[in-house]
Amino acid sequence: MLRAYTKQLLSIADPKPEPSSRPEVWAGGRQELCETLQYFRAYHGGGYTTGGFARGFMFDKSAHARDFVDSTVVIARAGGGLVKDKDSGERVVGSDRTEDSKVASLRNSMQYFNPVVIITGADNPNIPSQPPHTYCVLDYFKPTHIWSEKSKGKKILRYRFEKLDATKPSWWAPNNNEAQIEHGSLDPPIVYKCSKCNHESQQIYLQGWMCLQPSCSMFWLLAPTSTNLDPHEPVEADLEYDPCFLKQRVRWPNDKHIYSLASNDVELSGLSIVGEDCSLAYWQGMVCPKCGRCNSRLSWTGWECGNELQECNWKKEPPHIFIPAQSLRDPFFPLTSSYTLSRDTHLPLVKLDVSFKDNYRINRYTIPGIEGFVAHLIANKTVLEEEGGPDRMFEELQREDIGLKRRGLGSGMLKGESYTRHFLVNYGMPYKFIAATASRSFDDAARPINHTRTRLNWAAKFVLAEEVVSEVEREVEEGWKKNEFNEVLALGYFEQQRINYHDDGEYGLGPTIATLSLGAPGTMRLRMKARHHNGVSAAGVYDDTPALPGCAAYDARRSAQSSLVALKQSNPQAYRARLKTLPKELKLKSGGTARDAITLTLAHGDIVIMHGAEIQKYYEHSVDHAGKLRFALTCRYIDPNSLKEADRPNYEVRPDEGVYDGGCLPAAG
Ligand SMILES: O=C(O)CCC(=O)C(=O)O
Repeated sequence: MLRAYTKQLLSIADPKPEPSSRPEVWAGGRQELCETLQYFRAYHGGGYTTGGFARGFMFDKSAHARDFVDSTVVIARAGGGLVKDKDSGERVVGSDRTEDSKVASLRNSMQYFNPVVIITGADNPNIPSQPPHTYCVLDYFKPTHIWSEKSKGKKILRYRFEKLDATKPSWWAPNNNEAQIEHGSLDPPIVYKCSKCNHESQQIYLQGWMCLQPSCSMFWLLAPTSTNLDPHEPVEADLEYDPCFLKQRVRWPNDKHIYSLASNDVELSGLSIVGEDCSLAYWQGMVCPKCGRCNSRLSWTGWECGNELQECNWKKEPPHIFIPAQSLRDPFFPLTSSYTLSRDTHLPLVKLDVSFKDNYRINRYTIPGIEGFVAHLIANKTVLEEEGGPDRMFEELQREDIGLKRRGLGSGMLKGESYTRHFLVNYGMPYKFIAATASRSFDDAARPINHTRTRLNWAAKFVLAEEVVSEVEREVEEGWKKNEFNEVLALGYFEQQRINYHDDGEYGLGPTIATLSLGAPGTMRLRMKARHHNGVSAAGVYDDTPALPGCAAYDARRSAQSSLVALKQSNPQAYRARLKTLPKELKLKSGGTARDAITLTLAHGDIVIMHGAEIQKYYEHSVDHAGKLRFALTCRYIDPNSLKEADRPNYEVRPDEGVYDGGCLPAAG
């Protein structure tokens, strides 16, 4: 009878039946899941541990043949260690699995009676009903057993989990559920002590008891039988769980305690704590109280349920606690009307020129081998406090909704939609991935947007003219008019939001890009792109662009360059073959990244100007910040002729009519 029962449990109907009810919490994609649930923040892999404790497990497509799920018990193989089998292409266990920190974390959770949450993916072959969403949360489970076994000759680790409150109905039980053996109703499992190693363990399979100590000589061996007179390994395909092992009840003191599955229900303290609503917890996702969907915070103004099927119309918009510009002042870096001290650093290879003009300290960096420059204009107190200037702009941006949203990146490596980490909105000429329909006209933009454009047009001319002698300053002025900034991309960052390394070198962009920083100080890092630094692409092909000072194997790559150029002309086929052999010859490694060449501290009111296409081609930059709220307003010139018809805006992008002259402020000193 028991044998028939385990057979029934292990045979999963195809197609699977409907579940008996709906999951309390679910997600349509991995990012939304991980941003919302504190107990599962692993973007890759199936286990989430933090602080030495296992918190959550996700079981999806890749399952072991003996994995098992019913309404109260889950048995799974410990993750990791899989490799692609050369013949079958299947993912198989590569080498013996031993206990590691992840297993130790699960042992900790067992010892401290910390339940873990189990989540199923829609493709989990063992779940007995068809999950209705990409990811569905099962419930809190007690990890009860950790043991070793063998699978196709390799040692693996396996876990048994039991539902914390087995009396609560399980939504994933199939709606056609036949009578099940009640949890905890069978005899206790059989326990034996190994005659070799003295370790006691339960019998897991009906085929017989086996020692499960991987170091014991009797490990994974069945006792002799009348047909097989020696201890012998079981036939894996025949193994069936012993229901007394499966359906046993392991008691915990907190068995019936209620832990919430819908985490992160943040509420403001009501104490007007500056920055509270911009803190990390406030841009994590939220579970819709109506349908259980995990929703990332996609809008600057708050959360909204994205469940289109159910039209929940659920929204939560916390009030913003205003951050006065005065609170941005750093008492350890006092600002005055004198020129501000610098906190930038750079590698010795980079050339620095410092000048002081119109209340700005100007740190201008040039990189050998790269045409162009990066200029950091560091503002003083006079600039920050000027009428309508950075202080006022920062405050206005908090009072007006300028339409900041996190942008969808399409599905890449992760299941479901992925989103930028920061909020953004585009004004003027549509930029890059921002569709014309999502871009906004300058005509009805908030004052800080139009003022940024005017201010940065002034700053760019000011810095470009600084390079040339005064007679030709007028030429800069006239030349600039033709290609003045026609776009403002506003980025908004809450606590711990950032923009990763990227370049701004898309087709159709002018060579000058300027950014005004407002709010918490940011850190901008510039480094050579890995491909140019390493001299080899991730796929192992030689990078045939000229080697730049500071790159790996600079001299060797320079020597190789002239013969490579000649070969490209004379024999393109041999040239392509050479691109594959050169990396090995020059001992180039494709892994690793270049060191940051320039690191800028972008304080409130500072401006960065990057000039020259080569900076974008060979270098990349990232920006993060350590505060609660920061804005970056970046201006570019986008050639309207570079846009496809469908990408052109349905409004006119008028010339910048603003007048701003930073030279009119009282002189520094
Ligand atoms: O946050 C910043 O200061 C930089 C923004 C940036 O890199 C960009 O808009 O491309």
